[in-house]
Amino acid sequence: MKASEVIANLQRRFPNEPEYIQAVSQVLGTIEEEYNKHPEFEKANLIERLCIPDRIIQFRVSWVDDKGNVQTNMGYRVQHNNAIGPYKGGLRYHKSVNLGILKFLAFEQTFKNSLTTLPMGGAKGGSDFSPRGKSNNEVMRFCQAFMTELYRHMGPDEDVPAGDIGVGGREVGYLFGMYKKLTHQFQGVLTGKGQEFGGSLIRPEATGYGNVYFLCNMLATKGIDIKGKTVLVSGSGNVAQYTMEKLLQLGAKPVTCSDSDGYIYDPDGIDREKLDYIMELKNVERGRIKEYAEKYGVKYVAGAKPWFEKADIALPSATQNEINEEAAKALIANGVIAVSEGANMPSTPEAIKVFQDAKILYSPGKAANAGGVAVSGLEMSQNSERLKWSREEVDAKLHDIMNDIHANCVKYGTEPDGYVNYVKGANVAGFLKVAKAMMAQGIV
Ligand SMILES: NC(=O)C1=CN([C@@H]2O[C@H](COP(=O)(O)OP(=O)(O)OC[C@H]3O[C@@H](n4cnc5c(N)ncnc54)[C@H](O)[C@@H]3O)[C@@H](O)[C@H]2O)C=CC1
Ligand SMILES: O=C(O)CCC(=O)C(=O)O
Repeated sequence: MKASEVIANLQRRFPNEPEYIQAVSQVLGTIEEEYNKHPEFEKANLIERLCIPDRIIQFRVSWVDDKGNVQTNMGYRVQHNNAIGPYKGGLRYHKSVNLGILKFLAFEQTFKNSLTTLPMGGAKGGSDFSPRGKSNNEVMRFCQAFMTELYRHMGPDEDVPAGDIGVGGREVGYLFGMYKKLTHQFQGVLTGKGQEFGGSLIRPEATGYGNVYFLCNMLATKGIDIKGKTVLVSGSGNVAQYTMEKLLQLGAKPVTCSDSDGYIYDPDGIDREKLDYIMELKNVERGRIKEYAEKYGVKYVAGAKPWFEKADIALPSATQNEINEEAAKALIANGVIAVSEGANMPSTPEAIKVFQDAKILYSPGKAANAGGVAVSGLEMSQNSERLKWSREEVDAKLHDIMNDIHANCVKYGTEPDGYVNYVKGANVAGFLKVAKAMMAQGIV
């Protein structure tokens, strides 16, 4: 396999999907050497079968807003690969959603899920519907309309969606209710469910907690303690909130968070009380982060990202391509020692090069944020067993899984000079498991 030729070919076939091409390029560039050690892979054209999704479901969603107007949105599910388990991955509701973005996310999810050590294939879906500014009833009607199409393609052994940007506990509840109504089945068919109807303890916390556990593992390779470190966090949604919670528990100091309008910088640190305020603001009142700055009298920067502030660590937890080359250079110039990705693909290829050239600790989302889907996998196990595990049990399993992912990254990513290339480590480890499963299952 020649990575550049495969990428050029995909670019020709899918010219309007830059994020998908970006994600594929990142992976192919780092697995090429390993892949070429296995001539049987090439003979089976494994690479094209791994890059192109198994199936894409695309549909119109019609719903009625509070004023009685009929609205339409696009709905999608990209079932990327089910070689190691049922399709699994979140749903994103955001106005920017298009097929190329969901294809990148489903591709990444396949490698991420492989890294978790659990039996889950990769998928992603969603809609260009934005819950922002919508009433609860509008969100419910949209979720119900979305499910009237998607339910045919789901099942506990077929495809198990969950949340992502714009899809949290509220949306998962509405989606689950409609699935149940349509199928007459109470099944573990979505994860991130409410605690009262099959949700796993720690699932809401898992992505943020897992990222901080992974970060601690990276810091430990250098003998550094997280305690007392200042941290730049972006986003203020599910991942950012529980990232900040775990940072506080471990004695670190988050000083920023953001939303799509801008960021706040609180040099005294976002403490427990302030974090509770953010949770209420974002999860209940559905307000803007600017209101934090007004309440606590701190700096708010509209239309900007927090990467130019001084800190020790950066944990991007909002969205893709939120750290570009210029921001990466600023982080390095300001002395950042570690960047660990809570979001999916938040760093551009140029930014990643800056981090790796500077030899700082840098981990890609598919490794660092895998804790979320890992606990989704544990939710599936609990649903199958019809049991509920304790908080401590799930957290301990999450911890073990993040340790395993870190160990695999070190195993496959350590370079001759001792620097751990976590991108290569995650890609090679994730790839090998899926590749072996695909080889064993023939050309399908
Ligand atoms: N929820 C989960 O379990 C997992 C989420 N992720 C990734 O983490 C990231 C955040 O997801 P969640 O916290 O679940 O979503 P969320 O909807 O709870 O929060 C998203 C946050 O990002 C901000 N944001 C969204 N688009 C933005 C943009 N274009 N520019 C600046 N800020 C923007 C929003 O204002 C919000 O604060 C996403 O990249 C997602 O794919 C990754 C693994 C699991
Ligand atoms: O929990 C899940 O199934 C999916 C989480 C997710 O969307 C992700 O890992 O990016």
